[in-house]
Amino acid sequence: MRCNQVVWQSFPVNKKTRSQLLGQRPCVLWFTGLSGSGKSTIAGAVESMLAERLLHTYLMDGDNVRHGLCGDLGFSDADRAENIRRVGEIASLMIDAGLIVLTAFISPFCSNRNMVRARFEEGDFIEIHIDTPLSICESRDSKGLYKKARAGEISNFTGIDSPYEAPETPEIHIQNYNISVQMAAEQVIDYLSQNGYF
Ligand SMILES: Nc1ncnc2c1ncn2[C@@H]1O[C@H](COP(=O)(O)OS(=O)(=O)O)[C@@H](OP(=O)(O)O)[C@H]1O
Ligand SMILES: Nc1ncnc2c1ncn2[C@@H]1O[C@H](COP(=O)(O)OP(=O)(O)O)[C@@H](O)[C@H]1O
Repeated sequence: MRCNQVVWQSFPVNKKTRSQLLGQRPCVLWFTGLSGSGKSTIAGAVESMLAERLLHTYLMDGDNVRHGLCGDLGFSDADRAENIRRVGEIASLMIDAGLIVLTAFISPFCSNRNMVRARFEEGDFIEIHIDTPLSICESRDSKGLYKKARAGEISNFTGIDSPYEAPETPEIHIQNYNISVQMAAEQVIDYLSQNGYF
């Protein structure tokens, strides 16, 4: 049951202090796209590039978070909404800690992503659409899940029998086919550099 008798506590050390100590501007890089679109691979490459610049980061990935924090959730629309809500809350805490947070979740519903966006200050939430045609994701099928979904062994699979709502105005739009992972990751670094994040 939700408790309403709770008052927000402020402390002398806050987001501004922590960011200054770390010498960086915190933000969340929210990667969204179909399974197999390249979210994890590109997020990992971006995190490496940020680490080379001595920036402090944390990468949260759907497959990993679903082993722990969200291990009780499946792939119904309601469970996906709860998954994204929890990840948004954790990302918000990490931003408060002064980190640059990278998240790699399908996050197929606009309403769920917009709810997370609304938790952040203007400019702190950067939506990155990894836009890869379903046919290419399916041909990659690195985990064999599309094959299982087509065979009816997995239900509610995004792009097959569960929807993916593409962002209309993401901050960054990456068409991740016929380009290298390095080129895709550089699009993110260029955006951050051109928009004064470092
Ligand atoms: N039914 C169904 N639909 C989509 N994906 C499935 C499903 N079942 C298992 N998987 C695996 O779970 C990964 C997606 O988890 P997410 O937490 O990112 O999904 S969501 O944001 O809550 O929609 C996804 O990882 P990625 O391929 O990295 O996207 C899959 O490996
Ligand atoms: N630009 C690219 N060119 C070629 N292969 C890619 C590219 N981006 C990702 N891949 C490959 O596609 C597969 C799926 O990528 P992954 O990052 O696991 O996707 P997601 O996290 O969206 O499910 C992996 O085998 C990865 O190496």
